[in-house]
Amino acid sequence: MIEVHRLFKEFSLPGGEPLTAVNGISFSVAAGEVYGLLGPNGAGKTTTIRMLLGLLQSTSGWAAIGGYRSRDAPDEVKRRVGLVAANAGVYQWLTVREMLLFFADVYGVPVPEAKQELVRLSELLGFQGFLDQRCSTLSTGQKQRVNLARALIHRPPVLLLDEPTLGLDVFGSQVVVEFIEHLRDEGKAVILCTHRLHEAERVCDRFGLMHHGNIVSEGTLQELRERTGCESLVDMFLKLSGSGPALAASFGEAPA
Ligand SMILES: Nc1ncnc2c1ncn2[C@@H]1O[C@H](COP(=O)(O)OP(=O)(O)OP(=O)(O)O)[C@@H](O)[C@H]1O
Repeated sequence: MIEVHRLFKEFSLPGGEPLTAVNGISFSVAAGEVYGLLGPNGAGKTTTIRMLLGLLQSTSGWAAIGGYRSRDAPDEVKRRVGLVAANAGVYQWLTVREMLLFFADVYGVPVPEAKQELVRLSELLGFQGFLDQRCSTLSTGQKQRVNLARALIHRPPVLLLDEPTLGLDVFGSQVVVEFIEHLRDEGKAVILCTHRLHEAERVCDRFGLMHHGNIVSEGTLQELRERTGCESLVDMFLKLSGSGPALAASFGEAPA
């Protein structure tokens, strides 16, 4: 469902110096699979997501969703993808219902279907109680549930989740993690980028560990454990990168 082939991105810094953000990575994600694209700050995760979405052109290589290349068919790709980012804003002056129906309309979902999907998602994510509340009055956790619904209102087969639990408390994070499990059961292909490694360990089927633009290791948790001799993702990343405690800090977790 998601394919990334030798994807490479070089930026030009203000002095003209080149910076390799993504260094020819390849991976794929099947329907019904949650793939953890993990790495410290600056590893190249968001740049990869942006190229997948067709928002950023790769220097070389390609990314494709459902057989459509992001560079050549960006509209087909956007139709098939839902994006949840930590900093995605809600429309403050609209109610939750108005905003979700607006996005359904943007994606060309017929009104009866959109209304049905709205009810389904509000039940699944538990926001029936504030459907007619203005978005400006929602808490961070409530907003993120609405953001998830916004990303799903057009029933995309692919979900790209970039730090979906950032700023959420334990309960809010739990709702999101359980929802990701539900997305897998629905057969969606999901990429999850997060610094909350314990959540990634729980929900991801496979992992790509990124560092300095490279995928330095890929596999299931069990495969990574056997390969590295490490029990946790934090320890694995420390070992694989050969870095010290600073790297653990950049994951937001203390080394064991
Ligand atoms: N538009 C840009 N121009 C120049 N450099 C950029 C640009 N976008 C990203 N970079 C650089 O590319 C590298 C990868 O950044 P990216 O945002 O993809 O990392 P990330 O893994 O998502 O990090 P984080 O976990 O902090 O979100 C970084 O060194 C960043 O400074």
